[in-house]
Amino acid sequence: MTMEKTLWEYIQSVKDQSPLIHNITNYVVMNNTANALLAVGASPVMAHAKSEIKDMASIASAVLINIGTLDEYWSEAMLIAAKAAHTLNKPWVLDPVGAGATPYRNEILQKLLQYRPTVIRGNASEILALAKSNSSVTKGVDSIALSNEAVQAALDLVNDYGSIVCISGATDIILNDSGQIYFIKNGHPMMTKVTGLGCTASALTAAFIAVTENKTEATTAAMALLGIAGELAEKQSSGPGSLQMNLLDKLYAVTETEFSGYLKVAME
Ligand SMILES: Nc1ncnc2c1ncn2[C@@H]1O[C@H](COP(=O)(O)OP(=O)(O)O)[C@@H](O)[C@H]1O
Ligand SMILES: Cc1ncsc1CCOP(=O)(O)O
Ligand SMILES: [Mg+2]
Repeated sequence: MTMEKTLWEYIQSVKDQSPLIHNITNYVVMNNTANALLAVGASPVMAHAKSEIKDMASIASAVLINIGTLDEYWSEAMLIAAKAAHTLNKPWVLDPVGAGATPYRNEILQKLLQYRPTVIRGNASEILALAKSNSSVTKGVDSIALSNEAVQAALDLVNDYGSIVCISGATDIILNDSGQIYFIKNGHPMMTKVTGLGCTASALTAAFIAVTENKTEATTAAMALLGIAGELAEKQSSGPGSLQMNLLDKLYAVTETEFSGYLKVAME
């Protein structure tokens, strides 16, 4: 089967199976994230009360942990969720938002990594900071590095935690412990002017790894879908506000012809 066909089948699998995705994510993006998951056919639930975390994780098909607006209570909830996912052998995604910005973020991230995320998805600055655990290469939540500059850091994370690592940016780079590397050149620069599209990428990744055995291809499908939807949406948009709205519509309605025609993926 061609790569286009394989990735398109994953998109159909999410629609067919509508996996329940348990999100512990940040205040900024909760609404966008839930809407994006619904648009691709998944079923989102946002829950962070410590008393229900284990139960929610156990009924979900995948868990997303995004540290964007973490605090003392939420970080405990995240650690419970990561431990539950790890123990239950549930696929889970870590979005290390703002890694490297503060020592507190680094400390919580190092604890979360012990539960070996199935996928780590961050921008280049975040991946660099996560691997080095220092604060020299980041500016809040936005990247100041290119994704190819974080490849060695991503490989270190792959080796240390057995995770698949996705470095997002103008080129998304996905690496795994079999030595495979995927490069996706979809997306549009205007996407950096809408908050939470990296968070959306991570949530979609959780939905895709929930329904497939091949988690690397699933991550590639999720990232390609977001990039292509962004590219198509931008054509109809006059700025970030309409892009945000049109992107949701494209996530919902992208056709196989559009997907195959726009897909720019290469493998090493
Ligand atoms: N310069 C760019 N050109 C094209 N697409 C981009 C660019 N930057 C980001 N994107 C798109 O936005 C998605 C989110 O990535 P990114 O902005 O790196 O995440 P974050 O919001 O976490 O920093 C990428 O997967 C890609 O599709
Ligand atoms: C602005 C901001 N501040 C804390 S979380 C957050 C959202 C970050 O979203 P993304 O990483 O997808 O750009
Ligand atoms: Mg981000």
